[in-house]
Amino acid sequence: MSELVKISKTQFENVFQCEFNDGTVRLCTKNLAPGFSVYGERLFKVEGIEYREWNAFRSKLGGAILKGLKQNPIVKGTKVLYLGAASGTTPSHVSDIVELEGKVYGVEFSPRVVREFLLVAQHRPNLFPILADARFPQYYRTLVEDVDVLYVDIAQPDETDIAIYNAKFFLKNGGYMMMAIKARSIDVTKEPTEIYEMEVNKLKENNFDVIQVIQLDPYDKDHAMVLAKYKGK
Ligand SMILES: C[S@@+](CC[C@H](N)C(=O)[O-])C[C@H]1O[C@@H](n2cnc3c(N)ncnc32)[C@H](O)[C@@H]1O
Repeated sequence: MSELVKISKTQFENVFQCEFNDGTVRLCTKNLAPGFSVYGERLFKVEGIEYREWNAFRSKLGGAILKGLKQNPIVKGTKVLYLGAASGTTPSHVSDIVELEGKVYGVEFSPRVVREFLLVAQHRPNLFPILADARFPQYYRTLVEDVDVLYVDIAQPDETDIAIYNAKFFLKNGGYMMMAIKARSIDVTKEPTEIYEMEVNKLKENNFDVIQVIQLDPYDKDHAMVLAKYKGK
């Protein structure tokens, strides 16, 4: 069993690096819900503070950070609308990062998966699960305030259109979008890089400045994370 030997800050607020005695290095976040592991990740205490290992093979945001994300718009106090929350793996780390000063509204349309997400949110007062289809933001309009960051990971062929539509409802002018693109969900016949370019162009045509496109291999094959800034409605 490996033991934690060192914990250090990264360039990003509330994102840490932990080193184990077997030489492995992982990302981690401070656990907002001490004692609770969300997806079987390791928990460890250092000077009275509990940290959670952040597995980049299970979380595209973790993968993007390890693959050279230049800027993380998710910090303490950030309000995030998260489309495709699933059972809460990445949302739980986002909840750790924004702390109690921030909020994470997690939209997920699969009732089975939402049941698991509800268990995660039970111990996290800043995490708000919403059972809804992200194609219809008008149904959750009254539940969600304007947000600083729109995080999108729904693996749908029309994901970019859905993201842009949600931005019009909820994303503040000057806010950021992080969108994970799964090339094979969009077109299996095209090269992933061609698909990333197509989706990035749609964002540019809809008032986004694209800051960075990060290919997530080996953490997620044929996926990319796009970081973009919204110039307004
Ligand atoms: C790749 S998984 C998300 C994983 C999650 N973001 C994480 O890192 O922990 C994609 C999720 O999006 C959900 N989804 C797909 N289309 C959706 C839609 N139109 N509205 C809401 N959720 C959707 C799926 O049910 C699935 O749980």
